[in-house]
Amino acid sequence: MDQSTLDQEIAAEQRHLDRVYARLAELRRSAVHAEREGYRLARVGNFGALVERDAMVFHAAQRRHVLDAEYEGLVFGRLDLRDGQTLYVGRLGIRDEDATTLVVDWRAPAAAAFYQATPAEPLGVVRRRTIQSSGERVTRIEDDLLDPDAAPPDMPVVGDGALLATLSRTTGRGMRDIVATIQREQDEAIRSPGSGVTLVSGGPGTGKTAVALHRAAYLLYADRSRYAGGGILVIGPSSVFVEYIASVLPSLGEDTATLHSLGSLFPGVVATRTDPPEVAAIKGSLRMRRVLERAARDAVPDSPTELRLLYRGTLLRLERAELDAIRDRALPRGARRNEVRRAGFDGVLAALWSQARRLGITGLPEQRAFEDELIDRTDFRDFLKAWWPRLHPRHVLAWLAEPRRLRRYGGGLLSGTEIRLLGAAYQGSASLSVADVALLDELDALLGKPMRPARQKRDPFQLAGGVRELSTFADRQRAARQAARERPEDYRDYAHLVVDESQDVSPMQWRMVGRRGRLASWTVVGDPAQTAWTGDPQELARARDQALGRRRRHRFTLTTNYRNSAEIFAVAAAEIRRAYPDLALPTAVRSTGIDPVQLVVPAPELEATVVTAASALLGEVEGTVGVITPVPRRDQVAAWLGAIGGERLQVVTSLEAKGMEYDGVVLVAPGEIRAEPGSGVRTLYVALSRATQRLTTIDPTG
Ligand SMILES: Nc1ncnc2c1ncn2[C@@H]1O[C@H](COP(=O)(O)OP(=O)(O)OP(=O)(O)O)[C@@H](O)[C@H]1O
Repeated sequence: MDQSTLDQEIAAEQRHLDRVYARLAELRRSAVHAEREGYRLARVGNFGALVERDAMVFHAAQRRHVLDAEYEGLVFGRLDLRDGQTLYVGRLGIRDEDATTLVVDWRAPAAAAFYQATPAEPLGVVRRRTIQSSGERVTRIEDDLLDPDAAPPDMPVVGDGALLATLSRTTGRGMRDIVATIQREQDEAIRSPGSGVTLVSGGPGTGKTAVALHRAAYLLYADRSRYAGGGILVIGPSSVFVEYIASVLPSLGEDTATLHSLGSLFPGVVATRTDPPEVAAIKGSLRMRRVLERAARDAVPDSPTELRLLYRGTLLRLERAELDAIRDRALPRGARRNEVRRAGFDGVLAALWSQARRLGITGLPEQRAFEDELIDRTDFRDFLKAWWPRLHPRHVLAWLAEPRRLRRYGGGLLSGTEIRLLGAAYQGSASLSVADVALLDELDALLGKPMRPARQKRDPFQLAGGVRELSTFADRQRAARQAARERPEDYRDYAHLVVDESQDVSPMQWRMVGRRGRLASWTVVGDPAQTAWTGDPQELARARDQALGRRRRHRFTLTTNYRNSAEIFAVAAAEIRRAYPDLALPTAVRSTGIDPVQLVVPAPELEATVVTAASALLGEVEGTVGVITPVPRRDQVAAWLGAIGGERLQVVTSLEAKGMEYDGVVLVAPGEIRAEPGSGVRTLYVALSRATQRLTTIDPTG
């Protein structure tokens, strides 16, 4: 194609973009006006006006936020259809004043063909055009001619494919924006039905995380009231998500999607420390459920072992065995300790009453008065509080650090070695690990909530004077919004759960996640070949099935690796193939002609070689460099590198590298990662598949 045709084509797209941005500015002005108008209404002061104001200001502000957030790259696609129509696809749907569609939202059914049409199945699309822009200026266009027979003879076709052009660009700290280049197999998973369970599997770099997040955005678009009202919980490596959402999917705002890592699902706790795989396997095993059940029924450390009470000159006594029997009676199997405290207290009072009667205390009042008298006494109340305190899951988990208790709880469930390993893990560190968070959640379910005086529930639809009214759209929106804002910290009734890196969710973690998705539909994405789980794989499958329940499953497999150059993925593939010769692997689509560098150096030269390699990569790639190390080496390697590279360089362990992506990677001591018991090869496969452009591996010898 000659330059003048290209210029003409770009100029034509520019005219459309000008129209779109002019309309956007108008919409923004009217949103700002509506917001102001809303505040003016507030001054009228009556209740109806306030409700109206609230709804108006909220909508206008939300609209303005969306318009601002989606400004960059607003229009990214154009379809020329067989019937002569032209359709523009973008981040938002925009209509002109006369209701002509200027842009179709990428999530709308009409936009599906943009992602799904292929030359074999053009779906009515003659030419698909990807438009790149910077601010309001068109910078580049790329075409795919999908149905040459239907194309008018003068239809220009520009460029050689948008996908490869996008993939060759360097990455910043966040993930790449894929909305303009979502591929057909990805789009099918994104638009899978909202109900049931959508399972997406695929090897490294196939876009699983990108698909999971775009699916959340799609569901919100498809049925906003259902998903925004109930909320979407997204679980995965949180740092990746936060950066991704900030830069790529701003429409997944705070009110609609809640982001958590497995270490932050329990209220008030944010754990980031990972246990060694052999400890994580014990903490993640379903056998821990029984271990914790025993702990949750056990006596509190240092609690009184007997009760002595002087009552009208007579000593009343309850011995340890008697107190234990009262606790056992008040706490039948399945009862929650914090919720049946009252029954325990009643048991103590009843035992004291029958003792007082047996002893024939003179002047003994009626049973009720006797009990009231005791309850009024501070020493008696102090005893009850110490004997059966309200327990927080953290208290009970800490008991596992006591060797004698742990042996008692774990006896017959865990092996001697496992008890020693677990004990050492709890004695060795006071901070909670990621795996501990699921144990806290289990304990929370076992202990129950402390009884509190019943409080009246707030009804979001209750208007002034107790009238239950739900009439206007504004009311409904207001109620849903309020419900979202008022979601308690341990909210569990999500409408949808998205689980990324699901291969690393342990059985105990599936129980924790499942508690939050009882009413939900699910999207679960993962790659079994990347799992760090070294425990029983069948137990893992069982726990997952239990969490997902009997809902219908929709399965999708992604087959193209968009991250790694073909040369880099060849090294990763060879590694995993040694352990799993029959594994289906994705195809890497992009070749750079640059092979990874694989160095073997004498141990004393490791430091200098790592520093040199990292500095070299910083010069060779524009974006980020990740230095990936075996877990025990991280701090040492970080010290070697000091401030080299600043923000552009990150030192992470092989476990922390999950889900991450860098332009260049220096992998330190891959042999040590491979040798880790249980999951070594799989962890190494993860580490080898993080780089987009350059990979240097450095193995020390001796
Ligand atoms: N259709 C696409 N167009 C452009 N880039 C894409 C596309 N799909 C995925 N990518 C890019 O490929 C990279 C890998 O995507 P992502 O991290 O979602 O893969 P993943 O399957 O979750 O990988 P892993 O299992 O290795 O963590 C990202 O940079 C992503 O932006």
